[in-house]
Amino acid sequence: MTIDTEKLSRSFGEIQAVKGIDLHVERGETFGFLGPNGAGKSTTIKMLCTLLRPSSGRAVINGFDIEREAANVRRSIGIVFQDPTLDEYLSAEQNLYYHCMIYHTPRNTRQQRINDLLKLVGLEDRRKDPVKTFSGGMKRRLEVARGLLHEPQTLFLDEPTVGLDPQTRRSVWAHVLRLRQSTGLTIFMTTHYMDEAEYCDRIAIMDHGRIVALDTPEALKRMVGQDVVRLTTNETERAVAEISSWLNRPVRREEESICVEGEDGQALAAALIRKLTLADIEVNNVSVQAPTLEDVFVHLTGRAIRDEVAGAKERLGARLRSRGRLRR
Ligand SMILES: Nc1ncnc2c1ncn2[C@@H]1O[C@H](COP(=O)(O)OP(=O)(O)OP(=O)(O)O)[C@@H](O)[C@H]1O
Repeated sequence: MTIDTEKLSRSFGEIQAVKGIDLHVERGETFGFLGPNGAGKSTTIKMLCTLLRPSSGRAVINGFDIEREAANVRRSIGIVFQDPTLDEYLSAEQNLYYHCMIYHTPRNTRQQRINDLLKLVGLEDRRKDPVKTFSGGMKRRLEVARGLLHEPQTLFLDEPTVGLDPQTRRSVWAHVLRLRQSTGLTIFMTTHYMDEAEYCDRIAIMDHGRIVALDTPEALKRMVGQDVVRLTTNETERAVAEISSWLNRPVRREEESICVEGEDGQALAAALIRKLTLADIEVNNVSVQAPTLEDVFVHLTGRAIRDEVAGAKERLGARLRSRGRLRR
């Protein structure tokens, strides 16, 4: 087990941010942590990374207790958080070198490790360039490389791609997935993007400090509903009658489309086409729509994740602005 928590809790005065959560993440898993703003995700991840003490409960990361063995926990994990923390005036390579010194990476393996990681995140050609000349996605990839320099067993990513455009997000993810494949790393991440959550082996959805659902993306989607097959034919009335009598239940119509719900949309669509063709009814158009993780999120939290994305971007913008002010 890589992450094991028991009734992990944290309060800030009157506010109970995390209310006794139990999490068990296996080695090599990519585990997603979703939830509306203020659900308690950052508080949880900070406790797991030993940046914040729990009020009660316990957590063991890579075999080390977060309170009693915090230094060992830190050595065994890599962290990529929302706030960019690279030195803009140093080159990519210098940033990594600096991190090696902090973590006392053995001198004789430093250069090799830096080379390997720059290659892994596709930045070997830009190694000598100052980070301030990098795009947002390149910076985030460099942060991922830096988080892996000391060969952690678990990588924590807190909204690793917030504020990046969709193409850059895909590129960051392509590198993270390659890395997972080549190293067997455990990845624990928070995200507001549902397409990213789809990459996860399992997902926990948190709301008001509690875990309200935990399962594979597929199982979560099945929980909220069935697939919907929509089709149009050259003879709608007769098709409706045929399908209703075959299924022995009325079918729904949406304008010219006939809608049929079922567990396995692909198989249902194939069966419907067969049935209608046998009855000499021509099928013009078929689509299968599976429930999305967005549906799951709304079902469980009563809020759309799209609002959360906007909120997350705003927060990042505000943080960057306040960092700028501090520098000046
Ligand atoms: N340092 C703090 N002091 C007081 N309250 C805090 C502190 N940090 C978090 N909280 C409160 O704890 C609750 C959970 O916050 P947290 O940042 O963990 O949520 P989150 O799920 O990460 O939200 P977001 O998606 O907005 O980042 C919120 O009500 C927040 O206001």
